[in-house]
Amino acid sequence: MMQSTGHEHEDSFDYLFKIILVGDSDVGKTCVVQSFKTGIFAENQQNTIGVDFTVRTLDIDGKKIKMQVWDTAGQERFRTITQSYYRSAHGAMVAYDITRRPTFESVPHWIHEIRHYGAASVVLILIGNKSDLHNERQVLFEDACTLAEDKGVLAALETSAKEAQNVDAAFILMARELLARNGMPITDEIHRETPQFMLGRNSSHPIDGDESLQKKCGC
Ligand SMILES: Nc1nc2c(ncn2[C@@H]2O[C@H](COP(=O)(O)OP(=O)(O)OP(=O)(O)O)[C@@H](O)[C@H]2O)c(=O)[nH]1
Repeated sequence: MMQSTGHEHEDSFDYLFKIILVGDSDVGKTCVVQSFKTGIFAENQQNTIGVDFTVRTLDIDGKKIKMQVWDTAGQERFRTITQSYYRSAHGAMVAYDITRRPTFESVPHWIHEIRHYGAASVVLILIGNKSDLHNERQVLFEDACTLAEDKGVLAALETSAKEAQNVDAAFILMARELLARNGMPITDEIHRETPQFMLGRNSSHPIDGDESLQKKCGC
């Protein structure tokens, strides 16, 4: 976590968090990042070459949180380049495609990579993308929740970059967690905002009385 020097003007911020997106090719990482940045679904994305970089500043509890998002290539041939970005990430989003089971089966590998090459304190969130394609679903949300619990991941969410569903929520959740770990108080706003997510044991957020969320993740 970096804090601003106070010399910035339009680009001023209170906290800067670096977030990395990883996951198999074509799960929709670039679309998720674009949706976060612009709110628009840019359907025809080329496969990412190496790493792309996007910034959006969030206002959370009156603090300006600059989210520096690193979108990595899922293709194996870029692995050496992408791994070199893990070290400086405060948070990592591990993405899979809910319509392709093998991309979910790769998740433990991605978590291992992040933990191996990244900082010990890195915060992990699991993202099942393409939730708009529910008729083609091959991965139950409950399975994602179980995996998240087993691996000590902060949260599991299902997102749709196409319908801008849960995308901002995922980044806001990450920002709040990183703030909380850096001494900021948090509220339970996120619990009301996102229908399809669960919080794991490692969260700094209390898992409070929202039973519908707890039923959805089976935890
Ligand atoms: N239906 C649907 N399609 C999506 C969604 N997100 C991405 N896609 C499609 O999935 C394909 C892959 O998206 P990308 O964002 O390029 O995937 P990526 O994970 O960045 O791929 P790499 O750069 O190779 O790692 C594209 O055809 C997108 O249009 C989504 O939420 N819903």
